[in-house]
Formats: sequence, structure tokens, C-alpha cells
Amino acid sequence: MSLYCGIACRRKSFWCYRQLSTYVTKTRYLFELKEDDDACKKAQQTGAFYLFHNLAPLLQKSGHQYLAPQHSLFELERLLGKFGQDSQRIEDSVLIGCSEQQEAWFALDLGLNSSSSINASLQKPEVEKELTGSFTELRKALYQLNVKDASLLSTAQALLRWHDTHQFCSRSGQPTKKNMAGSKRVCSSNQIIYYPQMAPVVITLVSDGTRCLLARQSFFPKGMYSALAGFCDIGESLEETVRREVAEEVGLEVERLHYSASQHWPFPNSSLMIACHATVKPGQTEIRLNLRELEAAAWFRHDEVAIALRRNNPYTQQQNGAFPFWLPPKFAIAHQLIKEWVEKPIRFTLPV
Ligand SMILES: NC(=O)c1ccc[n+]([C@@H]2O[C@H](COP(=O)([O-])OP(=O)(O)OC[C@H]3O[C@@H](n4cnc5c(N)ncnc54)[C@H](O)[C@@H]3O)[C@@H](O)[C@H]2O)c1
Ligand SMILES: [Mg+2]
Repeated sequence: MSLYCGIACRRKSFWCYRQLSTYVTKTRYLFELKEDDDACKKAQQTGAFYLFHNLAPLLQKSGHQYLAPQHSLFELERLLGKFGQDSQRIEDSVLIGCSEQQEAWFALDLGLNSSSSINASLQKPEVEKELTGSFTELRKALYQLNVKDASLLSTAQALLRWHDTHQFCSRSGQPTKKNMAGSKRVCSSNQIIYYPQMAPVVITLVSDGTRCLLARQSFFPKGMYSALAGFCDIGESLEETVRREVAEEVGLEVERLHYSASQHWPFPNSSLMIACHATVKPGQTEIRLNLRELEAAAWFRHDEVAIALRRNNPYTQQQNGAFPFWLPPKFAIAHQLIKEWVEKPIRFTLPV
């Protein structure tokens, strides 16, 4: 950014935004709303609100799809008034993004206990009737939302859950207060700042060159297999987590690693999934299953996996009572990782 633009920015003139790309302008606008409560409150005037009830988003069915309706501040104030709630409750909303035209997007949960208003939570059936929608479990609806809404509602649910479970300071026990945007909470007595956290999880597709290793946990739907996954322990690098988790879960030693992609995964809490491919030492492919962690694990041939990728889950039981194996849905990073292995040879770069 040129000096002139830098000086102009300090005067917050429009000119400096004109030189920046839309994405940079949008990112800086969101940064400003997180840092400046007054700017964030002002943005609510022209913003759009996504509503939740006990972490379930308000959705409307449209054919096989779900739509996520937005509500203006005026509509929200009218709704709260209709149910005898003061508009103070809107202070519980969290900033979750904005449009390219800098229309800020917020999420507000009408079912969780409010820390800003004395009123009780709103009753779900009445609100659903008024808004002609239904508060739907996100995990069920995720398959039928468009990519933008799925990502936005996942972020919103994670942030709303985080605020609901971090109402008090873990050191003083005193109440914490969120800033207008909901990007942090501060302890009212010792000023400790708490930031929303995601737990890093590695998800690894281990291969021996021709086959890949898939596993299932006992609570997986019948027949579903996925890549190995595990939370990073404190102090570990990602490479160390991959090595440990594969050794822990299937008793194998990985030797090379290739980073693939990452994904925010809101279930059951907020995880940051970091997806990698890994290879095992040739000839050292005997699986020694850790039954504490997994129900089953096996090597699968390329052709078997390619067929399973095309199978819609959940697959119906066969005559012999078996469930042919199937894979996580397309929006799960496990599916993308497995699809990547099927479709193109992986160039392993990192030694583990
Ligand atoms: N998006 C996807 O494609 C995909 C695929 C597989 C798993 N996952 C997710 O990855 C996560 C980890 O999978 P896993 O269960 O095999 O992990 P895992 O193998 O580490 O086993 C889970 C255990 O890890 C311990 N643990 C350590 N840190 C934890 C933390 N921060 N939160 C919760 N438990 C913690 C707990 O004892 C827990 O029982 C799960 O939340 C799962 O939903 C996502
Ligand atoms: Mg695991």
C-alpha cells in the first residue's frame, strides 16, 4: 500500500479502500468491527441476522435443500418485542462475516440463556410459527445447505457454543463479558482475555503405495469407514501427531507425509481438521488394531475405494446382512482426502 494510501487510511477516507481488492477491503472491515464496538453496533443497523435456538439454526425447506433465512435488525427487534423480550438480547449476537458490499452478518441464539438480558429464552414452537421455519440440527442439515451457508452456520454454531460455555473466568470465577462482535471475552475482575478456540485434529490417509488404510469407530454408521483422525496433544507438531495417532490406532510407523488441506469441523465441538497423506515403510503393513480406539481397520484396494466414493451413504444392508463399506459425505474432508488419493498420485515430500 502506497504511503499516500497509508496516510489516507489513518483519516479512514474512502479513497484508500478504492485501491484495495474487494477481499482485502472486506477483511479489513471485519477486523475493524472486531476491534471497535461502536463500529460493530453501527454495522448491526444495516446487517443481517441468522437465528439459532439452542445451537440449531433456523432453516426453511426448499425442495431437497435447506435455506438459511436472514433477518434485519428491525425484524429482529419486532420479533423480540412480540415475545416480550427487550432488544438488549441483540447484544448476545456474534459477528460471523460480511458480504462484499460490507453488509455485516450476525448470529443470535434465542434459546440459550442470555447474559445481556434478564428475559428467559424464547419458546421454540412459537418462534418457528412466527418465522415460518424450523430450528434444525446442523449436523442433519449440513448435507442440504449450499457451501456458503454450511460454512457460515458452522462458524456461527461454534462461536455461539463457545460463548455459552465460557461465561466465567477460569481463574477468578467472575463473569466474563463478550465484546460487541463476539471475537473475545474479558474477565470483569482481572481483565484476562479469552479467545474462541478450535482443537487441531490431524486426519491421515495412510497408504502403502497401492492400497489405503481405512478404519471405523463403533459409533460410526454401519458400513462407514474413514481415514484415521486424532487430536493434537499439547506441544506436538502436526507431523508428531500423525506419527503418534497412526502408531496408537493401528500400530504402524509412517515415514513420509504430504499436507493436503484443512477444514473447520464443528462436531462435536470446534475442530480444525488438518488433512494429510502418509506412507508406511514397505513390508511393514500388518495392522495391529487398538480396540480402545477403533472397531475395525483394513487395507482397501484402489478400485474398491473408487466404487465406494460413488456410493451414496447410508448404503442399504445386503441380503447376507453385510453393509458394503461406504465413505463420509462429500463435504467432509475425509471424503476429499480419499478422493484425492484415488484421482491422482501423491508426491510425498515431508519425512515424518
Ligand atoms: N471432518 C471429517 O472428515 C472427520 C473425519 C473423522 C473424524 N473427524 C473428527 O475428528 C475428531 C477427532 O477424531 P477422533 O475421535 O478419532 O480423535 P482421537 O483419535 O484423538 O480420539 C478421541 C479422544 O481424544 C481425546 N482428546 C484429546 N484432545 C481432545 C479434545 N481437544 N477434544 C476432545 N477429545 C480430545 C479424548 O479422550 C477423546 O476421546 C472428532 O471430533 C471427529 O468428529 C472429522
Ligand atoms: Mg482417532
